[in-house]
Amino acid sequence: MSSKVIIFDTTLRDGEQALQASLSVKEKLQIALSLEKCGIDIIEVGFPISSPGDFKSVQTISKKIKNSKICSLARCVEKDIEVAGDAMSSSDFFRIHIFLATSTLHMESKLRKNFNEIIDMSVSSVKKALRYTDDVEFSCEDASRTTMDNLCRIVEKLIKSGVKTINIPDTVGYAIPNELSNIIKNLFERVPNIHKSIISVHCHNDLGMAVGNSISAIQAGARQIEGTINGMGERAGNTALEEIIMAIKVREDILGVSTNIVHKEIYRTSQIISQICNMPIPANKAIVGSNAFSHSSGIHQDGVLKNRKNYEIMEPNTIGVKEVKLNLTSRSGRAAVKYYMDKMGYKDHDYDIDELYSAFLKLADKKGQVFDYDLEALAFFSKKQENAEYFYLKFFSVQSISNGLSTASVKLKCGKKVYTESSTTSNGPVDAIYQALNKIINFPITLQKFQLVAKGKGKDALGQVDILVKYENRQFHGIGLATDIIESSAQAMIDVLNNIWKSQQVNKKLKNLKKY
Ligand SMILES: CC(=O)SCCNC(=O)CCNC(=O)[C@H](O)C(C)(C)COP(=O)(O)OP(=O)(O)OC[C@H]1O[C@@H](n2cnc3c(N)ncnc32)[C@H](O)[C@@H]1OP(=O)(O)O
Ligand SMILES: CC(C)C(=O)C(=O)O
Repeated sequence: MSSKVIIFDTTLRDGEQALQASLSVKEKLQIALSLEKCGIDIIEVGFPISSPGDFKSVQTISKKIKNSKICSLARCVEKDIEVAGDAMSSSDFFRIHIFLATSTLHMESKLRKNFNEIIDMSVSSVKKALRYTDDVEFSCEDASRTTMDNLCRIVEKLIKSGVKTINIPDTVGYAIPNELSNIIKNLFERVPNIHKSIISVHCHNDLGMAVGNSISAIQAGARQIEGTINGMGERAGNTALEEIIMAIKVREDILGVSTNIVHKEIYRTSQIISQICNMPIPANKAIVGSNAFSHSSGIHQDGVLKNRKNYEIMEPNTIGVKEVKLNLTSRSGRAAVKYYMDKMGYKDHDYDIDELYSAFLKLADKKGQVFDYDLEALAFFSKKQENAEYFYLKFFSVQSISNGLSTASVKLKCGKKVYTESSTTSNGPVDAIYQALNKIINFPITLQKFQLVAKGKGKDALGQVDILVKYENRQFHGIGLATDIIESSAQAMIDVLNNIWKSQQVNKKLKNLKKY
């Protein structure tokens, strides 16, 4: 049996089924290109019979993707198969994926057919699909609720009729790991021609077991795993491919298999898909969540700083994440505080760690998350200086007009002086206000993240803007909260500017002190 597991991505088909609005051709192509770059073996790009738009996107993607195999879904309906074959005809090698339910429940109450009719429909559909390609996959929909006798019978017939990949879907996420691996083992034991095809699984996450079930299927002999990036998909979603791929890599000792994936592309691909599909990734999501490689508690942070392996089972840069984050909260210890002070270039004799730590704890209890520049302010400013804000937005006005141009005017208090500036841009009102502010301050900053969330519901909701800005190789955060989202955006930038300013004052102060 091969030690390679084929990774079959259905983000553009099963994943897209779960979106509130379907994706455009351009968006689908962008996703397909990033999946190809990530080394996905087979990309299921759509269900072309479902709409002219889906047909067009399958057609467009088929022309562009060269290094992954393209696949499209079809029911056991002649027109579906014909349209799938036509949509992919410009691709050099493609797969048609046919499905039909085999469980008694689906046969009787959905398809209204008996099992013999299901076999006949399946076999004749495979023959039709083979006119377009020699690569036909067949899914026995709801396989995990199908009787073992029926499953073995239909699988044998399908392989005999030329199906290269037999997919065993846990369509409603009902199976538990041992059960699914027994189904696969039974197929290997009872279907005489089973070795002529690849066994695949396609698991849903209704009971949160999609990844566990897929892994148990690999252990029983499955060599194709179907899923989606970030686990998108019908209801609770599909098997999250990034989790399967990393489980295969990290636990190669037990699983003894590998994939063709370019691991360094995983994080980027996940981000692109999350953004295009407007499906935010939960912070604690395995592999790609923003907390997946961050450590928050003092004992873990101390352990990681001594040896990363103490609390990390994989290196973040394996999936393309650049940095491990140590969150500074009131659960952090001295080791993390010292780590950030070292990182900013301060020596142990520059500050008193016990004094700084106790000030840090008070701030962390008040503020929640503390950043490196907060530590600087705590270590080197007096209480009065620490709380003083240098920049203050006295006034702003923004005008956006239908030709796409936005103009912003600001009045900014900088220390004791007040300056006025304005700016016009086609990038929207927030950019206009940021440009006007920076005309006054002239800091070489780059906006790295802009996030707007509604706090509360309805018309009384406040808009909270969180931004992350790069300034001279350091990152500065800013938060703004107001009912007017333009004002909260401006306040977030003022917060950043004050944080940068404080950091500059610390540096000046240190330079001026004789002992330095
Ligand atoms: C488990 C899965 O994820 S399967 C994929 C699910 N994805 C989708 O359904 C998204 C795309 N679907 C669509 O665009 C539409 O449902 C279409 C174009 C496929 C069909 O639209 P309609 O012809 O209007 O049928 P509708 O969706 O109402 O009902 C589905 C029909 O397909 C039949 N059907 C379901 N599965 C199959 C199958 N594998 N083979 C043959 N017929 C099937 C159903 O029995 C039903 O037939 P009926 O109307 O004679 O009872
Ligand atoms: C078409 C099949 C593979 C499917 O999506 C399912 O059973 O969930």
